[in-house]
Amino acid sequence: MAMLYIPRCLNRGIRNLLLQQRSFSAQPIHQFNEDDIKEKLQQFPGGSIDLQKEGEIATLIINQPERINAFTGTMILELRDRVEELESWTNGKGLILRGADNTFCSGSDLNTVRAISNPKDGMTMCMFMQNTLTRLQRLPLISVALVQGVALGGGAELTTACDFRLMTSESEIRFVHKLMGLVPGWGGATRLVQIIGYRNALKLLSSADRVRSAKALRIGLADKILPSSDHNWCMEETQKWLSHYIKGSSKVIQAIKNVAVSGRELPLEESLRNEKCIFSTMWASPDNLKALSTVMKHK
Ligand SMILES: CCC(=O)SCCNC(=O)CCNC(=O)[C@H](O)C(C)(C)COP(=O)(O)OP(=O)(O)OC[C@H]1O[C@@H](n2cnc3c(N)ncnc32)[C@H](O)[C@@H]1OP(=O)(O)O
Repeated sequence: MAMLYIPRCLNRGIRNLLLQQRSFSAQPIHQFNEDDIKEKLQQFPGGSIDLQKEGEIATLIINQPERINAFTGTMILELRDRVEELESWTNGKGLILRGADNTFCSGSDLNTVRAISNPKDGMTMCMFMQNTLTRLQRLPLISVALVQGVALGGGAELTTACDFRLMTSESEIRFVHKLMGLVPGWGGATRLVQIIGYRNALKLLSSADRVRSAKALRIGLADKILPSSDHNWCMEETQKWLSHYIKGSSKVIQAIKNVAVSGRELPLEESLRNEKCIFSTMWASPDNLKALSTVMKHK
């Protein structure tokens, strides 16, 4: 919703409504002064979060292969910067989140975890990351996590911030938090319940079992299994899979994502009002008029 298209021609009332709606999406879940935790995280460097844009699909790469793409302090900060960059990408339609070197992510970097292992830093890091991942999840792009290798702990949580998950036949997602005396803190438990329901989520969190691709598909955590683990092939297949859902103009695709996010996040009446606002930006829009001018048969 951060990039909702708001035409200038709308009357002031509707425009204001839409602007309010936009600020809802950019609004952080946790309002706090982020300066202290940013300064702290800066002290734990290593790896990077890379953003590549190719046409209408962007790829975010979690990049620290020597530690199985574990998330350092500076990677947490870079992820926020990349998400902000994507929020202002007006022509985008799709996003792929993947790890470098044929694996996804082994979670928080344990060196960083040990260094901020006190209640205050833990809490502010948790709020910072929840704010970032909520903004990632709300991006008006259809997003898919390409899970190769392992997605452990925080890595498993990251996969849930995408709309969809594709796994290879050899990959696994595992919520290992319990084994570390923890629960997810990046919003992963909340999102997991939304994706696979309460009972399945409780089983995965309380067992810390590995979820291989066949099981993930069965319980609705994964949307497709890719039979080969060859990286180039997996990327091509992921792009092909995504392209089915992002056919059409970026304004239409972004509006579709926005109404779906609204339905997931807002109470019924608020969501219906939001849907009405978004609808009003699309009705009689150039895309709508162009479609109406053609002879249509949806056979
Ligand atoms: C709740 C928040 C969290 O996410 S806490 C972090 C949860 N994650 C973990 O505990 C992961 C622990 N690591 C492992 O289980 C294994 O390293 C996994 C990921 C399965 C990979 O095994 P394997 O393919 O055999 O590689 P390896 O163990 O030799 O690892 C290569 C080097 O990478 C390192 N590494 C791995 N994960 C992390 C991590 N999360 N933080 C920091 N370093 C990590 C390993 O220690 C190893 O380093 P080194 O080559 O021995 O120096």
